[in-house]
Amino acid sequence: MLFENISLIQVAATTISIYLTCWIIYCRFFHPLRATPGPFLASISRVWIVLKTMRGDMEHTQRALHKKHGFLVRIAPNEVICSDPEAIKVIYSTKTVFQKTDFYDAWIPPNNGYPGHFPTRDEKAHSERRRIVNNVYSMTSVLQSEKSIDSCTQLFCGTMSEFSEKEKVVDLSLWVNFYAFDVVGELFYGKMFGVMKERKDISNIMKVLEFILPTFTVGGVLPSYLAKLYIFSSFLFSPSARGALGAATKIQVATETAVGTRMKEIEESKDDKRDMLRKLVEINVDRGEKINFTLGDIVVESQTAVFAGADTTAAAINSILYHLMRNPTAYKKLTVEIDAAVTAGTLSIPVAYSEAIKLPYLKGCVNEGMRLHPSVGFAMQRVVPTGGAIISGFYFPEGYHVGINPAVVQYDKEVFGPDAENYNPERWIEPPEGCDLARMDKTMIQFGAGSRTCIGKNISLSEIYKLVPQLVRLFHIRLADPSKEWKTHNYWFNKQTDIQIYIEERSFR
Ligand code: HEM
Repeated sequence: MLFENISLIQVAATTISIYLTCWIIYCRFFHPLRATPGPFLASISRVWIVLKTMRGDMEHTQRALHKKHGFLVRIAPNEVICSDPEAIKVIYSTKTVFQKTDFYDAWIPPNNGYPGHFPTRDEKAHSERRRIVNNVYSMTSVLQSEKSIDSCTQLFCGTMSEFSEKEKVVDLSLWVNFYAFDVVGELFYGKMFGVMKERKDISNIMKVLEFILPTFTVGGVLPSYLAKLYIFSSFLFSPSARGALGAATKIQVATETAVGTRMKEIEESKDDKRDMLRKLVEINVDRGEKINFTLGDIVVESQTAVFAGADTTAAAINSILYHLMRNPTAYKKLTVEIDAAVTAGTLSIPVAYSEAIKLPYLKGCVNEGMRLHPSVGFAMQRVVPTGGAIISGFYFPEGYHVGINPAVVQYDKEVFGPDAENYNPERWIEPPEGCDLARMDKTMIQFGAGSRTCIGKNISLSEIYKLVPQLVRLFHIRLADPSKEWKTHNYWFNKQTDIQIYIEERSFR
């Protein structure tokens, strides 16, 4: 009789309550990560990480958490972030490899072949594939395309020259983004996309990323059973998704066309451009069948460059220039160094990469820009391998997730000095007391670490070391309103907007 009065809803509610209570008790008192401190909500549910990710300022959240709790912080029931510089060599070891987590599944494109180096979790497939193309991305190979990058730098500086005459406020963040996109076009598509020339985001290439980054980043931190649903419904219901989808289709067509055209030109011996596309096509022509490197794989390679290589490089250049504008003494010192090199005949215009990297103060400014604002502002999560691992003095059983955020570890005071939170290019010339350069270098993980280090690092470095000194040599830039800070949007890539500047041509020329 008693049970007749209990409705199905009451039974369900009671069962759920008992389940949740047991789950909370388990997470807090019996879970292998129970001793790791962190926000209460994070220890019992992924709601915390999803909400924080949506805000787009994860680097601030994680820095504050580490300040409060120390090297290890629990950010989800099965997930920990670490800020211990010594843990870099453990988590991103090339010997005992910690695989990427399911966060990366959200980034898998809807094709049936190899999804690209970035989201692939299978280490064996990844290392086989990377071995095929690694040489194409070596510095020697990238520098064979130096003239192609120069053509973009010249166009960029030419446009800045025009702006300086008009005394117009310039959106530096937008223009640096244009530059980085056009370089990818030059190297992987055989010609610039034309965003600098047209002075707008033609074909909405940049819009695609504006939509994709938050969608995939939030999708990536959702429980895996919800991720696909979330991404699918975002594409279905968001008005900006339709524009992005259209643009993504155009990029797909543009990539296939570029690859096809280049194949034809090579066959007809009409092509002598030694860019990245050419080298990828050559691999296909020479041994594609033997190693199963198809035209589809070249398309994936070029598309990855669009998605992974433009915003990241732009974020690095923006940070380097923004910090210079905010620190006039450093800006002046860099100008003096660059002017002296030009006078001595050791720096040409267009700037050669091999000349630029010999300038110590420039190197300090580049490193500081990327240290304080790494382009990837999220922890790069990995799965603890079979047998578990000791990380920062604590044992982690296999299967749990752990990772380091470059935007946290690169602020470590023990490694970079007590003023690690401040901009100080000198630290790269004369390290603060108790710090050493080799350790500082090892802790700079803005390009990742271990077997999954950024494949495009040399492309970006050559863009940075060519554009920054050329701009400083030819122009003086200053913030239009120094009281206004840039805006940042951290959805995996930590992009900046609203860097409004005045630009003046320097008079010595
Ligand atoms: C300043 C510019 C750049 C920065 C700061 C940067 C940063 C990174 C970081 C931190 C990773 C590691 C991600 C992880 O472990 O989860 C990575 C991986 C990757 N990056 Fe970059 N990147 C830059 C430019 C580029 C460029 C220009 C390209 C392509 C042309 C590129 C393509 C890739 C790819 C394919 C991966 C995955 C590598 C793998 O797993 O084998 N990146 N990048």
